Amino acid sequence: MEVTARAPGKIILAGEHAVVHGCTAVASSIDLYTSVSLRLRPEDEDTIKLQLNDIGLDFSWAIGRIKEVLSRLGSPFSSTPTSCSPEIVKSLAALVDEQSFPESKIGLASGVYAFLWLYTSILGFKPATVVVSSELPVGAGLGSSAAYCVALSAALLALSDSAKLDVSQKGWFTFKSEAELVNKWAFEGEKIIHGRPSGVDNSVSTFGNVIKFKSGVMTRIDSNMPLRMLITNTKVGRDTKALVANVSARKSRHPDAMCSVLNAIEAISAEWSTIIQSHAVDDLCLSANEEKLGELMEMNQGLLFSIGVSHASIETILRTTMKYKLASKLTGAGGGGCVLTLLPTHVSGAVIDKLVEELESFGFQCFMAGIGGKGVQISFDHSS
Ligand SMILES: Nc1ncnc2c1ncn2[C@@H]1O[C@H](COP(=O)(O)OP(=O)(O)OP(=O)(O)O)[C@@H](O)[C@H]1O
Ligand SMILES: C[C@@](O)(CCO)CC(=O)[O-]
Ligand SMILES: [Mg+2]
Repeated sequence: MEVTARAPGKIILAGEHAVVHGCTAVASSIDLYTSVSLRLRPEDEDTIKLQLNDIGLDFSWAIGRIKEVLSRLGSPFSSTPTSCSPEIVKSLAALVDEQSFPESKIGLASGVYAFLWLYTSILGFKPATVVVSSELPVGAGLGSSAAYCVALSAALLALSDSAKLDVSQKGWFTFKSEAELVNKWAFEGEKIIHGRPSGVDNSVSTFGNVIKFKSGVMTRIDSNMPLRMLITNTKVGRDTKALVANVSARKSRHPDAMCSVLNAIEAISAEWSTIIQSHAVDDLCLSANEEKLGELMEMNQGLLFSIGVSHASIETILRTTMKYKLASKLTGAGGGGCVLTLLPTHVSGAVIDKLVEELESFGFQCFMAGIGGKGVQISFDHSS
């Protein structure tokens, strides 16, 4: 039996980082996906294989070896989402080290620990082959880690006894009551990769749409505005875990100043959510709303700069889009990664082409994505 799950990436429209500290973020799914195919193999085969196509790494663990390492710590197999303790992360790291993980890619290892934790917790020690491939840039602020954890949890749960799915269904379908379980397991995976995730990324990847997220609670937003965003990838690598930890450290050094900044971001997210839910009665009203969103993005970016998560490459994009009177902000954890530029309805294709050409002349990569589509979906392959 083979199943494929695909989970979308996301953009954060307002409130990244602040959401880790209990403030509101507004986020939307985008139509770029991470896919995970899972094929259970006959019981007489004794390995779990993982193929990570985007980063060009393959792993194969003897089940006996995984059992030997993990059973010393008690079986991880669990029907309810459980956190991976630091002690277990160490054991998982040993299993990954044995596969001679290349030093140059060591920053990617936590994704493999998350795989081992989710796999053994949800499916135990069944032999299988898992293949991961993504349309998202990995580690660039578009929620690649969450899409990876959501797609992985969905595929594993689809073939477990916890989710009672009708495997005869054809084509792509969305989870119903099981989506919450997928989301919770994905959050446990995100914790291994991120350290202290707010949960916004896995929630928007699981449920799709445009959402508001605060203190672990997600609210769907019915956006009544056509939102067009240019996404520019600086191609500067960064690590969400380190950026989130740096912001927390700055908060403990300057609690009062940081509290004021976070409150300002909270107000920006609240206004974002009100504006996109409002109905513009005519074109004049729509362009006034677009102008307000642009200003909110500029303010949000300024505040993100003040908490230390901008980057020279991001500032270059801001300067360039400003020449076209277009507002931009980083999205996701910052420090490099991707920048959003709001493209109001009056901006012509010719202007966008010129902007893209100028941005790409710096070596950046520009693209557009559909905003606010479906969350995670699965499909069973009946031929295998
Ligand atoms: N397709 C993939 N294949 C393998 N590992 C992946 C894949 N996508 C994500 N990962 C894991 O997620 C990590 C990147 O997560 P990180 O949170 O730093 O960036 P992001 O999720 O793209 O950005 P943000 O959290 O700001 O939205 C990688 O180091 C890797 O461990
Ligand atoms: C930086 C952050 O706010 C968003 C990353 O996409 C981290 C999080 O919310 O977990
Ligand atoms: Mg991430």
